[in-house]
Amino acid sequence: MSHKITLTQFLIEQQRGLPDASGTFTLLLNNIVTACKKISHLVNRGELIGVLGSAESENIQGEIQKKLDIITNDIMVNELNWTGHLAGMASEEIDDPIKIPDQYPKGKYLLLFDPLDGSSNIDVNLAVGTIFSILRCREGIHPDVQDFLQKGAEQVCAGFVLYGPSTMMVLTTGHGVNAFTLDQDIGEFILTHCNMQIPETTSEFAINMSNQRFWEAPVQRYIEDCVRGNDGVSDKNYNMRWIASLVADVYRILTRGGVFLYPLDTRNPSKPAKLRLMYEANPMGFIIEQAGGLCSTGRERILNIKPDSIHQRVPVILGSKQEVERIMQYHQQG
Ligand SMILES: O=P(O)(O)OC[C@H]1O[C@](O)(COP(=O)(O)O)[C@@H](O)[C@@H]1O
Ligand SMILES: [Mg+2]
Ligand SMILES: [Mg+2]
Repeated sequence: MSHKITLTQFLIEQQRGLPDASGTFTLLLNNIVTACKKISHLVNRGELIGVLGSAESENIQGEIQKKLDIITNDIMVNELNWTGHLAGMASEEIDDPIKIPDQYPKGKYLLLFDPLDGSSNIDVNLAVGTIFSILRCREGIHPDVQDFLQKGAEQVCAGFVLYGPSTMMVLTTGHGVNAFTLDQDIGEFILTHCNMQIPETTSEFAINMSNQRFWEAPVQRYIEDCVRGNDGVSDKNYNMRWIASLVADVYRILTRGGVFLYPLDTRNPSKPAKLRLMYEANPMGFIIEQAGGLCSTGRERILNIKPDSIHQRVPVILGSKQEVERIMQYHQQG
């Protein structure tokens, strides 16, 4: 009989391998897990408790917020600001870094998060998620924006929770990627997917085709290859998927391979890219690379980008190695 390993047991085992570990990191992750369990419960109950629909307010992204964008943001903040493990937080839904109230102790980590990813899907009962990234910070200080602007390669940990048919947490601390399924009966995340690996090749691409006329030539060329399949330069036919929830598209790629593109486009020159570096592209980049895939802007490795602002946007091309490499070649060829 194979034993069910809980996420907590898994983290403590990992911690045992680090002689200098103080346990703070494991406790911090457990607080994040508690917050996501609360979010899972809310998302699952939806209209039963009146949390669907628009909040009629606008965030710094210029997007009209959903009620659940705000509710999930507050759950993350209230579950984590008192714990003593964090020096500061930053959220997609809040303009500036979130200060830890003076009455609470300050810790040595920074948490950046997208409390509700795929929010355009929440009212139509499709998969959504929470994405988070953990960085180190000077201890016992009120960090300023500069303290957050670290390259993705500096991340200590990255993860996301997918609120789909089952609730799953995908996690990396730089030692591979593991996924845990929430056992609703006992309220525990159970290790169900060990050391996830992305196949190097794929015949499945994901992109929002409605933006095609606004893409750059290298992306036009690659998608043309996919659409034409073996009538074109490819030796195979491709299938297409687009869930419009980054968490769900990435989980599919972790499970069966694929390539995801949210490239630069000319729709709105002031916003040439859609996805945010600090709490979408960097955590997903860390996870994808740890699972043997690649994550690029088309021109450079996402984890090498020196951020210049908390809500900075970047083009994102990630997934199966050989496909991302071909797209990068097309960018080099111009
Ligand atoms: O609506 P579009 O243009 O297809 O964009 C979908 C993308 O936007 C996002 O929903 C943006 O994330 P948020 O929902 O957190 O703002 C991604 O999850 C998804 O990949
Ligand atoms: Mg998002
Ligand atoms: Mg969001």
